[in-house]
Amino acid sequence: MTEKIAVLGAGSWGSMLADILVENGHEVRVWSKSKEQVDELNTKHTNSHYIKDFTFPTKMKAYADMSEALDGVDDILFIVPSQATRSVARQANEVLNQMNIKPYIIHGSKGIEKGSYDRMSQVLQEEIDEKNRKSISVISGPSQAEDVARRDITLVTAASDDMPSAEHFQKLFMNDYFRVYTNNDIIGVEIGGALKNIIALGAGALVGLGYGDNAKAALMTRGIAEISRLGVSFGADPLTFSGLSGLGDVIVTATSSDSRNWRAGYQLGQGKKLDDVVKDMGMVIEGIATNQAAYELSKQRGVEMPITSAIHAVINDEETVSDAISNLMAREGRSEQV
Ligand SMILES: NC(=O)C1=CN([C@@H]2O[C@H](COP(=O)(O)OP(=O)(O)OC[C@H]3O[C@@H](n4cnc5c(N)ncnc54)[C@H](OP(=O)(O)O)[C@@H]3O)[C@@H](O)[C@H]2O)C=CC1
Ligand SMILES: O=C(CO)COP(=O)(O)O
Repeated sequence: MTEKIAVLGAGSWGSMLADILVENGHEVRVWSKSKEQVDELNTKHTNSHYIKDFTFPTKMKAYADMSEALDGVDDILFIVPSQATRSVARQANEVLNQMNIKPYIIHGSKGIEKGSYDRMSQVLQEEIDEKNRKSISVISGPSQAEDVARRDITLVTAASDDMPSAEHFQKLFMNDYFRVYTNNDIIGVEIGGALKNIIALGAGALVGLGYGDNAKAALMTRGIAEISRLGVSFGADPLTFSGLSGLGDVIVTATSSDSRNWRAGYQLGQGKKLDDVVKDMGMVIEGIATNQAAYELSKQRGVEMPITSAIHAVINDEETVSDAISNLMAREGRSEQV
């Protein structure tokens, strides 16, 4: 069945998810706040700042006016940086108030909101009135946009408290290179997807300093342990963290030089200043804001998160990367099972 789908956010991931949905036969409208980007997508069918050397299907239409993008849609995807999700959701709700539709909502953003500590499904729940939506889901997992552009095999998970909604999105997205599992642990899926960005920053920094594969494996494994501790304190299923949205996404972002978080960490490891790293990236580095949120949450909830704390110290210029690593290694010996 063909659906009308709006994708809010035309960065690397929004435009690539839109591309998959067009290929799967759906009518897709992409919204961006940038008029220039909309013009480029509609005339040249490229998104050159975000996805290099890729041509989008001519059927994919872009809009700068959100009410045109949302007109009569069955589904809305929110794919903007996490710290922008609330303002975009608020804008969408105002538009939906003028329409008589009740779309399925899903997001693909990987972060925790600073200040509120909300997961993105909570932000959407707060900002989109119940009369304006069916349900809220998340799509997450190891999925570098650049690899999807190359049609590499990609497996992700669609999670929702409402399983029929997760299954709805599974059907919309599945094809011969993009396989979607379902999961009803939305807390675990969102926390894993958000916090893996912190581990990716750390992994890049290790490589930037010249450390090797043992160090990378150590960071990824102990990273998952602390993400899992925080997630379980919110009621997540510990098994979710060994799935696609947990370990799977840690593996891809902590090893891929396409990852913006990994690249940012690498540059920090090489001694570049954070402000310069952010300025030069020109795309979102989710791990920075989410590190702050996760650090504060770990203190509030009494959950030990040594890697998150070490990266917090580096980001806030309290320690060099080398000192942070030495301090992690000097921690008292302990059991792996706590
Ligand atoms: N890239 C990837 O491979 C993947 C990314 N994700 C997640 O998807 C989310 C989006 O990432 P991604 O697409 O990569 O990010 P990008 O940095 O590539 O693009 C972000 C997009 O969001 C827009 N945007 C930024 N701020 C606002 C705002 N306040 N209001 C409206 N639009 C805004 C930007 O517009 P403008 O250019 O005008 O600033 C841009 O179009 C992130 O949470 C990321 O973790 C998940 C899986 C894979
Ligand atoms: O989440 C991602 C892949 O699963 C993308 O990670 P980056 O934002 O670090 O590029």
